[in-house]
Amino acid sequence: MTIEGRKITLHEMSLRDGMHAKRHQISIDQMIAIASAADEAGMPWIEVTHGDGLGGASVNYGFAAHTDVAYLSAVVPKMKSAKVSALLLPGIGTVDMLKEAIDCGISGVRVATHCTEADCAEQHITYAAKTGLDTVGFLMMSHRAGPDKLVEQALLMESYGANCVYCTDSAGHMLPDDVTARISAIRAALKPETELGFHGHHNLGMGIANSVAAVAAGANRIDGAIAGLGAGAGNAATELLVAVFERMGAVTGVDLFKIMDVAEDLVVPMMDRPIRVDRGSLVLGYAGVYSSFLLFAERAEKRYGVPARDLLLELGRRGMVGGQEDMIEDLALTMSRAASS
Ligand SMILES: C[C@H](O)CC(=O)C(=O)O
Ligand SMILES: [Mn+2]
Repeated sequence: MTIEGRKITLHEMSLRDGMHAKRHQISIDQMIAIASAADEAGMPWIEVTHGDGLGGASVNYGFAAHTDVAYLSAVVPKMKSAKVSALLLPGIGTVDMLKEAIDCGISGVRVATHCTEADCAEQHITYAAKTGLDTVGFLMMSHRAGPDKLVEQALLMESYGANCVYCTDSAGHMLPDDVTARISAIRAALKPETELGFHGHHNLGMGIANSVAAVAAGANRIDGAIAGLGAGAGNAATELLVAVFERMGAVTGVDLFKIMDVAEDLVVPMMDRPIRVDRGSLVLGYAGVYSSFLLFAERAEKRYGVPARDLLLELGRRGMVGGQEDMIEDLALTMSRAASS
């Protein structure tokens, strides 16, 4: 596999996907410090929002320490060259919230839907593309759709105006061959000028290998999180991506030593727990469960005495998708009643 000479655009996730791992409690000062250090290291894109995107702060997903507008308006003016994006899940975030984020100075939006529901994104993608934002369609839980279905959904997003489409391994369930099959099929179907991205989670320890497979199959945008700070076992660690891509002769433009210092000096010290493949996050990857369900399942275990592993396995069996967080508590109640009857 050769990716020598390829130009890769990295997108930093610790201040958005990392919000899940921090229960959305990252402070404004931490946001500014990490974003500024990543900017200084040459990171081209940084995402800043509630873990579930604009408007995510709610009973269902958890309230954040600050509003999306407060985070964005604090971070964007501090950036020297990095561009800031917001995540938006139609149904959680609205076009009005996107307008507010545009007023805060975002340069891009990533409109995320379940991998078979791209049609829910039409209004948001069309609006974003018209305003001139970098507009990305983000197909979550992509392991749940085969290459043909994903191609169909990616083409829909492209037809609405997305200039880039992502294959998103939300559950960290994919193996490199799964990534290769999906990315190469989408690459062959999209217009040559439409960019293609991959967002990996490390639940099966495949975050870096999958990102490399994605580039080899035709992706040019790759998500990473500094020190892996993201949901579940975290995202592919940005500093590892930078080192591995550099070793393979691909170009990210990010300074390896600077970004590894950000990981060690700023991000690791603010972790609530080590971001690693532990029993819970391994089950996410194994069973193909949405990574941000981990903390919900652990809380339900404490409250109802049903092991998080059993809950996650059952959530996988039932094919639960993002947005069904409230069903985790419901399931725990059902399972604890069944166990005591
Ligand atoms: C809302 C999710 O956290 C988006 C994401 O990062 C994923 O699906 O993975
Ligand atoms: Mn993610």
